[in-house]
Amino acid sequence: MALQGKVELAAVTKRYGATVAVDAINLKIPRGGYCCLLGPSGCGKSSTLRMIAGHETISDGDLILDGQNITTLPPAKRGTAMMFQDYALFPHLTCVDNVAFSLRMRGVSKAERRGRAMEMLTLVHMEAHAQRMPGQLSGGQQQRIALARALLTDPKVLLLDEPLSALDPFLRVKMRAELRRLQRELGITFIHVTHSQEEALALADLVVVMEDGHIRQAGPPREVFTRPRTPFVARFIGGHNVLSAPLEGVEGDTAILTGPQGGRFTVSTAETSAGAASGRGPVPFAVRADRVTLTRRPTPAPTPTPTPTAADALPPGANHLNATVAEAEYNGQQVRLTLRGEGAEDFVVLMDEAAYFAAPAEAGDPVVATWPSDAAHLLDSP
Ligand SMILES: Nc1ncnc2c1ncn2[C@@H]1O[C@H](COP(=O)(O)OP(=O)(O)OP(=O)(O)O)[C@@H](O)[C@H]1O
Repeated sequence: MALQGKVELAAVTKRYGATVAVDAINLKIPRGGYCCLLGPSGCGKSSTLRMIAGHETISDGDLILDGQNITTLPPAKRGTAMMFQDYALFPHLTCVDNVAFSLRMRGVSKAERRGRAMEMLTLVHMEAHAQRMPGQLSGGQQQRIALARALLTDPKVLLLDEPLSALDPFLRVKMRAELRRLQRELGITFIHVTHSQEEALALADLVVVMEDGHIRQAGPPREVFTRPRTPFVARFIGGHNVLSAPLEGVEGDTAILTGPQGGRFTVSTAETSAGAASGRGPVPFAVRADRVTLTRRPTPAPTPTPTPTAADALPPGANHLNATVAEAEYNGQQVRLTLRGEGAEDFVVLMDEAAYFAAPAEAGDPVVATWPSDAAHLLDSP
């Protein structure tokens, strides 16, 4: 099976009057890949998808599919197909007729239409429901019909706008696996818009994080998760705390920053961009929430005599933050603790649930958070 659907966006811009929704973005999506456009509401991901589909004109720039410039082609001539968020099925047509609809418009004979539509229904495991009306199907089943309908046109690229958002959480995870299976089986490119980082990490070969009409980072999911490049990406992709501190210098592949109360932070510079360690003023860095260890700090005695704290017992130069537990939230596999500390509001620590319950910390407890240098990396300034 030959892979199809190499998509290139060259300085693609979308303007709605004075609003720049997408600002000269460049992106290359490999053939037969699964790409997720990820970002908060209003960042321009749907506009990007609609421009690729041809449902929205491109204000500036070029769109290339498998070497052909398709910037001004009408949607049906592009080799793309779109599956809409609300599925947009015709309620008065049976499933098989819904799927076959586009062929009817093209004057294909009834027998051939039915044959092709049944093939597509089989692909999405819905052949047994061919004669039902959409109203007689569950949300997940309606989605499969919408998928079959989009795939019938034999696209090189399937575009999916928030395809899982209408489903309940259990079905969402199931359909997610189904989308991935279909994409692999068909060998075509899928471009999927989502605001869920979990969905993007689970599905994509290429995660594209957008903010304010710009692409902030594009890469394989593990790279984007373990090495977010900017404070925005680190916060949006999750699992990290973003701190900032003045840079004192770099020794080998470790940056040294000034911490609170005469302390220091040591931060790995491995795999970070050259620009990250060259900034003036406070330099942002990310700390992995699941690599932080907590130690209980004794409550200060009500006497003027300084009480030794757990921080005093730390090896010199160890990364640490004195803080107070604000919240502890149990989520099954882990406990998510939110700390308030000097220079770190809402510092999140993810603890394995067994480790947490071995010595549970509660709201109001004074703690010291520590982490190794390789659990932190420098970020580019926003
Ligand atoms: N038809 C339109 N006319 C004017 N402005 C628009 C139009 N469509 C989108 N916008 C604006 O363009 C920006 C990007 O919108 P877009 O729908 O692409 O974002 P999004 O990331 O898909 O958001 P969401 O997740 O909420 O769908 C927003 O500021 C939005 O208000």
